[in-house]
Amino acid sequence: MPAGADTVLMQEDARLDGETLVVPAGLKPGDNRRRAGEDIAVGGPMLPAGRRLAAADIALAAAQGLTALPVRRRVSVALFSTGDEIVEPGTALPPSGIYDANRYLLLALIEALGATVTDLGILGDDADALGDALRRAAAGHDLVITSGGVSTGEADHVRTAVERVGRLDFWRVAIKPGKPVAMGVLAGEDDARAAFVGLPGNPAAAFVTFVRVVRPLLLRLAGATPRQPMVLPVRAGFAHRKRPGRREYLRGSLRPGADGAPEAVVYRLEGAGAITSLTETDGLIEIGDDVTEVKPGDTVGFVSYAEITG
Ligand SMILES: Nc1nc2c(c(=O)[nH]1)N[C@H]1C(S)=C(S)[C@@H](COP(=O)(O)OP(=O)(O)OC[C@H]3O[C@@H](n4cnc5c(N)ncnc54)[C@H](O)[C@@H]3O)O[C@H]1N2
Ligand code: MOO
Repeated sequence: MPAGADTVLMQEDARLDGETLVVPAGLKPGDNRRRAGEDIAVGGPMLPAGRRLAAADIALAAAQGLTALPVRRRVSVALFSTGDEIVEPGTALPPSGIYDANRYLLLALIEALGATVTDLGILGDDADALGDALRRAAAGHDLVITSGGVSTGEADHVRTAVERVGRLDFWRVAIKPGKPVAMGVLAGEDDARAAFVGLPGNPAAAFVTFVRVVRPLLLRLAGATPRQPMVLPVRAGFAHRKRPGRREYLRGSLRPGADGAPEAVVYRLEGAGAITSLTETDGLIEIGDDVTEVKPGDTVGFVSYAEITG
């Protein structure tokens, strides 16, 4: 800007009356001016440590002429499914078999967080085999994730295996679905240590516990500072009863209500085994720990999947 000038008049708004420039009414001192350094001041902070780099962050760095930024290495995750009944998709399904959905759900969720995944396939319901596999996986990975076999059934050996190989820090959280989630630390070969999370087998329970337990852990391991997901207060367009003392995550969507304001609707199937409860909805409807009944018109929390995946 030429010395002495502090305001810009847009060319198309300017009119010449002979030799005189006519400035239209309404132009204020400082209009159409961008001060040097208003976006980022020299020496000022640009991107805080612990930030997950988004597209605009990279643009901001490039705009300063930078060609590199200091980043943390990717977190390495080992992933298993467990269960004698679990069968690899693409192979024949025996009469009592069920195709492995969780490993593919979790592979995609983990990769969306920027971690690398070692897909270690399916393990049977055998405490010795599980223990060996967990010990091997702990060496060379930051985090080991399993799904299935963490509940109280006779064939649920994951917790036993974890206790043999390392320690179980907690089991069971007051949420539904996902109550049987387990967390611990595994001691691998060569004294290597890895964090462990055992997710419940029901796919919607595996999803909910992934986003509520694994996601913040994985981001912390990656050096990021996770922020609490934004839970939007919205009007319930449904009725629901629940037990007090645990938080519930229903799968649902937002629709315009009769007055046009957004209203949460729940999916037709509430069971944690229904994978369409995830594909046919837009987010989780959070019902508070001590709530026992939701009536249409009550306020519930809504967290969109976009907020908690990736
Ligand atoms: N007596 C009790 N029984 C159960 C309880 C309880 O507290 N007491 N909790 C229930 C809850 S809540 C859940 S969730 C399940 C989870 O238990 P597990 O983690 O041991 O899961 P599984 O029994 O192995 O599997 C449950 C269900 O999910 C299917 N499954 C397992 N893995 C996969 C996979 N990779 N892909 C697709 N589907 C999978 C499995 O076949 C079962 O149908 O325990 C309740 N029981
Ligand atoms: O976690 Mo379970 O039923 O709550 O699916």
